[in-house]
This record gives sequence, structure tokens and C-alpha cells, in this order.
Amino acid sequence: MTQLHIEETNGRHLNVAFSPSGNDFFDLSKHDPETIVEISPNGRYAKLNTVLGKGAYKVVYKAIDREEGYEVAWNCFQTTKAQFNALSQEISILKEVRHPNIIAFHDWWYSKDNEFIFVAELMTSGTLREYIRKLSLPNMKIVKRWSRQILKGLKYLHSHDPPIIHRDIKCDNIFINGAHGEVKIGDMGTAKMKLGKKYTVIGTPEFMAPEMYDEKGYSEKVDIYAFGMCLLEMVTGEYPYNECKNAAQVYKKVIQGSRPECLNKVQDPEVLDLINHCIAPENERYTAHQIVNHTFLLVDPEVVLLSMDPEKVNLSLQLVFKGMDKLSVKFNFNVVKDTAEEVVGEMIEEQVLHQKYKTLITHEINRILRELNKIQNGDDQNKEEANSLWPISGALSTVYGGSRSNIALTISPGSMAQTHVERNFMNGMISPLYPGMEPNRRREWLNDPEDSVPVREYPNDTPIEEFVSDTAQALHRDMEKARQWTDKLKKEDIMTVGDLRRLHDEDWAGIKLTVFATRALKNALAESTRLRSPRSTASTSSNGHEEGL
Ligand SMILES: Nc1ncnc2c1ncn2[C@@H]1O[C@H](COP(=O)(O)OP(=O)(O)OP(=O)(O)O)[C@@H](O)[C@H]1O
Repeated sequence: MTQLHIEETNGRHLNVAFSPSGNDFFDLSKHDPETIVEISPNGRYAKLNTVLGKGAYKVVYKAIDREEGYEVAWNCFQTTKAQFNALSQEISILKEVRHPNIIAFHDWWYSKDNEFIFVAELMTSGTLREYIRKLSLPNMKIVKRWSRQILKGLKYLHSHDPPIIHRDIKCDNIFINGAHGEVKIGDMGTAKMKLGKKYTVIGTPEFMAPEMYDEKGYSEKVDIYAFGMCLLEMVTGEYPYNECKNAAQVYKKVIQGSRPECLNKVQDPEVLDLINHCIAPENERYTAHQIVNHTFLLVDPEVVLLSMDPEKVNLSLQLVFKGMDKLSVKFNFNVVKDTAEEVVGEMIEEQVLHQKYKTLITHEINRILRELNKIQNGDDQNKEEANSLWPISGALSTVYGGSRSNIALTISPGSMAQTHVERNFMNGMISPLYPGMEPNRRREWLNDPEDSVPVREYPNDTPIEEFVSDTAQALHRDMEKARQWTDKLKKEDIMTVGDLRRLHDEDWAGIKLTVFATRALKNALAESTRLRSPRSTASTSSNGHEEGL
């Protein structure tokens, strides 16, 4: 049988096969999904015979970008020339949009068959909605990962100048590349630049914020409302307002402020809180930026090994909160004297770590200890495995040597300051001289106003509660923590800053403050003393108790 590839005058491509007699031929294009059936006017894109999907308005085919060799999505949308012309402003928006979490829009034209055709990035694994059904119910880790990506896309659109409102965010319009777990917002056909408020009622009723129906206009916050409904669908597997029989019923519920029934099925309090903030009335509703920082979406922290001594006894570890401007804590760990449980317990007590991470971080520290044990006893394969413990070695190899449980040696109160500033508690004083730290980090520390222990001078007769509460506050500890520290000091008859200054090192040990609290108070005391007049500093130093702080 002879096969021929034919290009018709209307641009359609056919693959045909002739019978041996040459009298009959078969259109193979109808069967072969990889057959080219059409070429774009500029010759760059070749539409294949594979339908990727059909929606209410468009049919989407697989195509090839012949210049780059990529597979792309060829979208056909029946419309009149006049409507196509009216769309031109929106189309130009799409051309400007470039973000890893938004489906890229490559090219478009109006075809001879009265179709608006546009070529977009191809997504391999269908829509989020289909994927949710496939997984039956995605676990929270997946939901968080998806949500973060959707929000990054929304944050990008909303921070465009002027903001771009998608207006039809729903799980059917969010697409997945399953191999990499990539999630992208698609179907930008309804997107609109926000030049002032928008009034057109458009979207999918279950995902439409109530203000879309009134005449006062709406803002980009409608996308946040819709995201809240997507999150609800992700965690319950149910379409919001499934209990309604038609769009009119949904509309009625939405404008009355009745929440979808499946909201009652949400068990996790953090997810529930986030959904409620998304579907709240417009003026109370979170922005995309606020949601990204919601506790539900924070990445679980991990522990990395920064360095260790040759005997592998004193380790320098760091608690890293990836992807968030959150507390990052370096601490020493003595493998002979410390246990992961003890150290984590102290982090929780000192509010360096949230209670919910107790098991995770204990497990992480023990994992490192086990791996190290393997290095000490181990063979080459174990050594290789152990190398994986050094994700940032070299970049941050500062060792603050020292004694037992030097926890919270350096703290980055980034959650408050939004920058990664560091403070050295190791020697009991704040020092801008961090051996091994890059100069710009040092500058950040020096410049940051939030990075403060109380820097005023405290006369000896200052009541101890005043000094302790200032110190706790400067370290973002709550007043309950300050009260606990004060109680412990008062139990030892330390009533004033002067009493504190008179303590010897062994006295400090007897107070039973945690290592963190001891170092914090010593720090503040040293700083206050430094600010005192030379005469008073000299007199305090003369008793020898300031040294080594
Ligand atoms: N970029 C893409 N990559 C892969 N498949 C796609 C892509 N865009 C759309 N599809 C497929 O085509 C189907 C129809 O697309 P879409 O839902 O965007 O059409 P629509 O007519 O705008 O839909 P709706 O009914 O939601 O208004 C999708 O369900 C999906 O399976």
C-alpha cells in the first residue's frame, strides 16, 4: 500500500493510503493521532490529530512547535470576526503574562473557519479537578504544594500594573504536569485588566464571589474567593454547593451568605481558617500575599548539619524553615551529652519552634545522628549517604564552638523583620563579627531595627521585671515567657538589674533558666553595660562578673 502526505489548499494536512490497484484510498489522518492536520499561518505550529479535551466553548488539540520542537496546545474557539476584534485587548494581556504558574500563551490568529485559534503551553496531566478525582482525596502535603503554586500565579496577576483579574478560577481551569507536580493557572480567556472596578458578571456560579453579582463592582479579590472554593474542593473532593440543583439556587445561597455544605466536612482547623479568610466579605478577605504567609501553607522545617568537630561530638545544626521568612535557628549539639528530645523540648519551651513540629524535628535530629553513626562505623556506601547530610556545607560553615546545649546560638527573627538577620548568643554578647559570615549578612544584621535586645542602659536599681520584659519583648517572646523568667530570678532573690550584675557564672547555672533565656539575659546585660559611662563600666568590670558575658 502506498502512503502519501497531502496538503490541501485550505491548509489541511492529510495522510492517505492507496490500495495496490490505486483505485481506492483511505484517509489515515482520521486514525493516526500523530498526523499533522493543519499548520499555523506563520508555519511555526502544526496541529496534530489528537484532541486533548473539549470544553463548553473550545476544542483543544495537541500540536507541535516546529521551531522549538515542543508539544503545545492548539485551542479552537468558534467566534465571529467582530468578537475576535473585541477580544484583542484581552489577548494582548495574555501576551504580557509570563509566570511559571500560569500557562504561557504563545500565538493566536483568526482562521478561515471563523475560529479564534490560540496556541498555549501544553499541560500533560489534565485539570486539577480530574486529578483530585484520580487521587480520590489528595493528602495535605499535595494540597499545600498545589495551593502555593496557584497563589504564586495569582499573586503575580494581582501585582501586575494594572492588576489582572482572572475571573474564572476553578479546579477545571487549573492544569497539572503530573511528572513534576507543576500546577498552572489556565483558561485566561476571561482575564481582564483592572482599570477601576469591574462590573461584568462572568464566571462559574459556585466560584463567584457575592460582590460579582451586585452593581458596585468588584476587584481582584474575586479570584481569592474562587481560590477558597478550589481549596475546599481539594480537601473535600466535593464541588462546592453540590447540594444545589441549579445555578439559580447557588446564586441565592451566595448572595444570602450561606456557605457550601461541604465546608462542614473540613476537619483541619488551619485549612478551615484559610478557606474562611478567602470566602469572607470582600473588605475582610485576604490578599494573595497574605494567604501565601498563612500558617497552613508554610513549609515544614528541616534540620541541616552545618559543621562538626573532627571527633564528631560537637555538631553545629540549623533549623531551616524553607520558603518562609520565618525563624531560622542555629544550635550546637553535643552527641554525648544532648538528646534530640531535650533540645527540641527547649526550642518549644522558648518558642523558637512550634509544638506541632516536635515529632518532625526530633526525628530529623535523630536521623542526622544515625547517619553520623554510620559514617563513624561505616563503609563507603554509608559515607556516600552521609554526604547527603551536607546540603549547605561551605556556604554556612561557621562553627560557634562551646559547651553543652548551646541552643539558639544564632537566631534570625525573620518572621518579624522579614529579613534574615542573625544574632550570636554564643558568647553571651551580641557581636557583629561573625567568623565566616558573608559581609552582606553582617550588614543586614547591623541595619535591622527589629534585631534588637534592649539597647538602653539599665541602672542597677532597675526592677528585674522591667529588664526581663524588655528583653523578652525584643526577642519576640510573649509576656507569659517574661513572667516565667522573672519568677525564676525572683526565687533566687534577684530583684534588680544590679542583683543580676553581681551574679557569678555558677550562680547563673543555679537559676535553672533555659540556656536560651540565660544567654538572652546575659546578652542584654552586656549590651546595657557597654552603653554605660566609662566610669560605671569600669567599676562593674572591676568585680569581674561582666567578663566573658
Ligand atoms: N493547555 C492545555 N494543555 C492540555 N490540555 C488542555 C489545555 N487546555 C485545555 N486542555 C484540555 O481541554 C479541555 C477543555 O479546555 P477548557 O476547559 O479550557 O475549555 P473551555 O471551553 O474554556 O472550558 P469551560 O467549559 O471550563 O469553559 C480541558 O478540560 C483539558 O482537558
